[in-house]
Amino acid sequence: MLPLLLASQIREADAHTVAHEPIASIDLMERASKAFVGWFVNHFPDKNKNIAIYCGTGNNGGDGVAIARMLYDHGYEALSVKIARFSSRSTDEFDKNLARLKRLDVPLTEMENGDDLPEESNGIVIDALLGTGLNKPLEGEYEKLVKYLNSVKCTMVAVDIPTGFFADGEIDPDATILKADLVITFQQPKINFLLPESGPYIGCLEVVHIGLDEKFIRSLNSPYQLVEEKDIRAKLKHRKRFTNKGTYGHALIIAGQPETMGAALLSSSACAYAGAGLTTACIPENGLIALNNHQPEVMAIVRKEKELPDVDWPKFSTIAIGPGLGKDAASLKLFTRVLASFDRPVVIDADAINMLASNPDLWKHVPKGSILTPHVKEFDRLFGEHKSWWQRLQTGKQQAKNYDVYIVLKNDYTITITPVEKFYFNSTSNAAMASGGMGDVLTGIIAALLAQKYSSEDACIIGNYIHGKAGDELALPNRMYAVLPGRLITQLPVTMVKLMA
Ligand SMILES: NC(=O)C1=CN([C@@H]2O[C@H](COP(=O)(O)OP(=O)(O)OC[C@H]3O[C@@H](n4cnc5c(N)ncnc54)[C@H](O)[C@@H]3O)[C@@H](O)[C@H]2O)[C@@H](O)CC1
Ligand SMILES: Nc1ncnc2c1ncn2[C@@H]1O[C@H](COP(=O)(O)OP(=O)(O)O)[C@@H](O)[C@H]1O
Ligand SMILES: [K+]
Repeated sequence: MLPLLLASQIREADAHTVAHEPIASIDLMERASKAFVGWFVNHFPDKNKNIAIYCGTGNNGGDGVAIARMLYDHGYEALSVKIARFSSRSTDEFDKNLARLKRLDVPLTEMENGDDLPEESNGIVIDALLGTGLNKPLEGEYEKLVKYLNSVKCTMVAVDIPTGFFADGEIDPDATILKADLVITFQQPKINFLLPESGPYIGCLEVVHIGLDEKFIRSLNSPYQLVEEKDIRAKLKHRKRFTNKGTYGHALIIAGQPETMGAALLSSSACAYAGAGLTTACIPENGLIALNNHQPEVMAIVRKEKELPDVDWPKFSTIAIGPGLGKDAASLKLFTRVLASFDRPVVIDADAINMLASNPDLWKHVPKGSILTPHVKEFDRLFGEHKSWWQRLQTGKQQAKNYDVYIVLKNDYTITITPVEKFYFNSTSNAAMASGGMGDVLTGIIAALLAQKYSSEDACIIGNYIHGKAGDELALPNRMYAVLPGRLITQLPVTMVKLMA
């Protein structure tokens, strides 16, 4: 797992590295700037292009000034440096780097309060105005400058973080923030980069390593963790000799209505393909032919209108309920019966989440360790409207603890929130997967993993990873515009076995 740090912890990690590596702060800045430049020169090789480097007077600005010197040394011909002297304060590292730059023949402008802004019309702008030291939303001269830069037609490349963007905490939707085409960030993605609010401000993200002390970073025990492939490799269990279908559990998927049978087919197929020993789908009577045709491996329990099916609940290893189920009285009765009859963790998705939202009394029957898989609208229906994703994380943390459940808040970087206040950000999946039914597939996968005796936490972490990885394997090399859930399902066993190789 890659621990994701708050801005305050990044400062601690910087300071710890400086004190214990040991390395002088100015040399750490040199290392960071060099890492930025290493990436930059490979991707922007045209040395005649205009490059304007906008620098604040803190350490982000210090990076900018060092970057200007290094680009000069690489032979970039059309550089200019613009210093925003909007405050009388500057850091030592900035001052030292400015003195070094002044020895070179790079045009330099200092902007003070009230000055006219320099004209930019083409080329690249490097944003080194403010970084993780941001402590309030932009206002005054900084706001004016960033608004101006957002209006010019240049390629914007931000150093570490787009100016005005908070690394963590709430993002005000009306705040002025630099819109970067590319952010080259140091050491690790900032937490807010993984939340949808970053969408308008970060076109593309690159992480470059600057050698901060990893042992120290791990010792901070951050609750925010980015799941990496090696974690999944360590968690996935091989199928052993002399095992049989009984070894891999029996999952029951309660889903579908006549108009939404597809959801039941997708979630139960995904469950079978993700390795459940047996999968049974509890479906409406008139979906039986479709199920038998679509996936003969899946068994059926038929729901007759308004009648509760007669089910031997405890024989199942796990139950997933919700995809396409509807919220009518019969569905509510069935959901209530499941919660009353089953005490192992269940997967609660889609309409089952909506029923829980409108019948909060049911919460007390939700088995401990159960998994809820809301997308953002379902999350807000369940826990109230939220103004920001940061707020949703805080609510998710409280509620997961309160009800002793896992909350899988779905998005680009789906977040598994645990009852012990951990946040696991998934690192796979892509926008080609934004297609109806994709969440039904995830529900089936998680149910399959629970049936195979993975813990609830691992079922969430592995389930999200392999779901997104299968989507990446299909979409990325083939440049697919859209990946349909049905196709993703058949990729799952391939994805899983590759992760065990
Ligand atoms: N040794 C280190 O600490 C390293 C720092 N690095 C760079 O340093 C950056 C952080 O530097 P700093 O902590 O100096 O901070 P910044 O350079 O981000 O900001 C400078 C100062 O601006 C002021 N400020 C904050 N918000 C403002 C606002 N809205 N309007 C006007 N002024 C505002 C604050 O006093 C802040 O300290 C990182 O993003 C990274 O680019 C890298 O060089 C790696 C090493
Ligand atoms: N733009 C995207 N980038 C990455 N993953 C996505 C994107 N859009 C959707 N997904 C994934 O697809 C799934 C969609 O779930 P959901 O909205 O519940 O779909 P549905 O209700 O249609 O089944 C989630 O797992 C989500 O992570
Ligand atoms: K910046």
